[in-house]
Order: sequence, then structure tokens, then C-alpha cells
Amino acid sequence: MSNPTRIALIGCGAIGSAMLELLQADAALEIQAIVVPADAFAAAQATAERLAPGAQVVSCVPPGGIDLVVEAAGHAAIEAHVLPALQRGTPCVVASVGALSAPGLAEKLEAAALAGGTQVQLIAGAIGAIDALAAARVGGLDEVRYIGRKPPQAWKGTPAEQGRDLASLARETVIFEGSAREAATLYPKNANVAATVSLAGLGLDRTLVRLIADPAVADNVHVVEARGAFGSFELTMRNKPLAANPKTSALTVYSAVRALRNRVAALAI
Ligand SMILES: NC(=O)C1=CN([C@@H]2O[C@H](COP(=O)(O)OP(=O)(O)OC[C@H]3O[C@@H](n4cnc5c(N)ncnc54)[C@H](O)[C@@H]3O)[C@@H](O)[C@H]2O)C=CC1
Ligand SMILES: O=C([O-])CC(=O)C(=O)O
Repeated sequence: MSNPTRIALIGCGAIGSAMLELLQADAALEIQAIVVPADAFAAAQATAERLAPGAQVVSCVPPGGIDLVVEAAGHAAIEAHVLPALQRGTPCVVASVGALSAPGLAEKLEAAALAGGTQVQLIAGAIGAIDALAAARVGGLDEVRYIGRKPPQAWKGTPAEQGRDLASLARETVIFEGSAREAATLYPKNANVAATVSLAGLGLDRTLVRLIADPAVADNVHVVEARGAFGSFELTMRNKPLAANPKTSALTVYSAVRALRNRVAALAI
């Protein structure tokens, strides 16, 4: 058997911990390092002891001995950890796709990957049909809409709280309408999917986004409607949120694990 792929996992919260749990079964993927800020060291160490005893908990991606970096931390981690890893030539798998809404960051990521002779992979995360949308773009797209609907508690700690009490919402309330760029900037923990849909399709400025707080739903519901030369599609995802973070769908974890498994699989799908 060939040597396992040595991985640095950035972030050890709801997504990171659930990934570690699933990856325990993968002999070809070895978690070498878990990268978290100082205030998260103790919690990450406890999680590592349980789920990845061989991993070291560190504040930066180690400069050597890492074959692959996977980010599940938040927008700030892209500039801090992903860019330098790419520059060193380490391929990176990224969940915080909304970070690319910051001016110039997509170009910086591309330049760093080119300089390092490697690649940054943006995962589909909580949304589906990214393959169909990105293929449809080749033929030309006319319109792409994305609607994100989550229970009120998933919007806690976001601008959705301004001027309203989320806990007492009686009916569905549109909390944002605008471009994917604005959505991803204003809702960095809730609108990564808006950025993913737009990067695969019509771009951050031409993708129409509506975000809704809805006391009638328990799931994170994502709808994409796309129209173009290929025809059209309507997609509805009803994602179960993670118990550890109601903002985040469990599918994001599975999408990240799939991305890692596909990197070492003889047959990837
Ligand atoms: N593409 C997609 O569909 C989705 C993407 N996401 C992205 O994944 C991120 C993580 O989600 P969760 O695990 O639910 O969040 P969480 O809040 O449960 O965990 C975040 C973890 O990252 C660590 N962290 C924070 N800033 C960091 C930094 N600068 N460097 C290293 N570690 C850092 C925290 O200490 C914590 O361990 C979200 O902030 C969001 O950007 C989340 C949901 C869906
Ligand atoms: O996990 C989800 O349902 C989507 C999410 O938070 C995001 O797009 O940032």
C-alpha cells in the first residue's frame, strides 16, 4: 500500500470535528495537523485525542510534511493559512467559498496556486448541482437565482437581527435580497453557498440572492433556479443542520470528506 496522504485540517468546529469522526475509517488519509487559533487549542486538543490521536494541534500549517490542506474554519483562514500553503505548493480544499467575495481574493488564490504549481479546490459544500451549473455556463447562462431559507436561530449573530427579534418571528421573513457578493460579505457563515452558486454560474454580481428566516422550517433549505442555452433546472435541497452549529448543514461535512476521498481514490466520483 502507498503512503497515506498527510492532511492539515484548518478549523475544528462543527465541520472539522464531524470530518475527523468520519475520516477515522480512512487508512489512506492521515490527519497530521489541526490548525486553530490559540483560544480554540484546548477544545481541539480534546477532540484530537478522541478522534485523531496522531495529529498535532498547531496555530499554523506546518511548512513541511503536509500533502494536502483542507479548510473548514471561516473566511479569515483563507488569507491566513490557505494562501501561504498554496504558495508553498500544497494543494488546498476550501469550504469557506464566500471568502472569495472579498475584492481581489479569488485572483490572489489563483496567483498563489500558479506560483506553487498546485490547485485550490472549492467544494460544493451544502449545495448540489454545481457540476450541472458549471457545465451549463460553458453553453451560456441567462439567469441564476439562489434562495436560502433557514430557521430563525440559524441567523443569530448576523445582520438579520437588526430591527427584529428572530426568536419571535411568526412568519417567513426576507432578511436579504441582492447580489451573491453582498450576501457572502454580510453573511459569511450563512451564504457560502450563494458564492459557490455564483462562482459556478453567472458570477458574484449577476447572481440574484434572497435569504429568508422561516420559523416554519427545521432544515436549511437551498433553492437554485438556472436558465440558459442548456435549458433550465430547479433544485431544492432540504439539508439537516449539524447539532453543533445550526448555521451549517451536515452535507457540508460529507462534501468535504468526499473531496478528500476523491483525491486518493483510484476511481473518483
Ligand atoms: N461551503 C459551504 O457550503 C459551507 C461553508 N461553511 C464554512 O465553514 C466554516 C466553518 O463552519 P463550522 O465548522 O460550522 O463553524 P464552527 O464555528 O463550528 O467552527 C469553526 C472552527 O474554525 C476555527 N477557526 C476560526 N477562525 C480560524 C482561523 N482564522 N484559522 C484557523 N481556525 C479558525 C474555530 O476555532 C473553530 O474550530 C464557516 O465559517 C463557513 O465559512 C459552512 C457551512 C457551509
Ligand atoms: O450549511 C449551509 O446550509 C449553508 C451555509 O451555511 C452557507 O452557505 O454558508
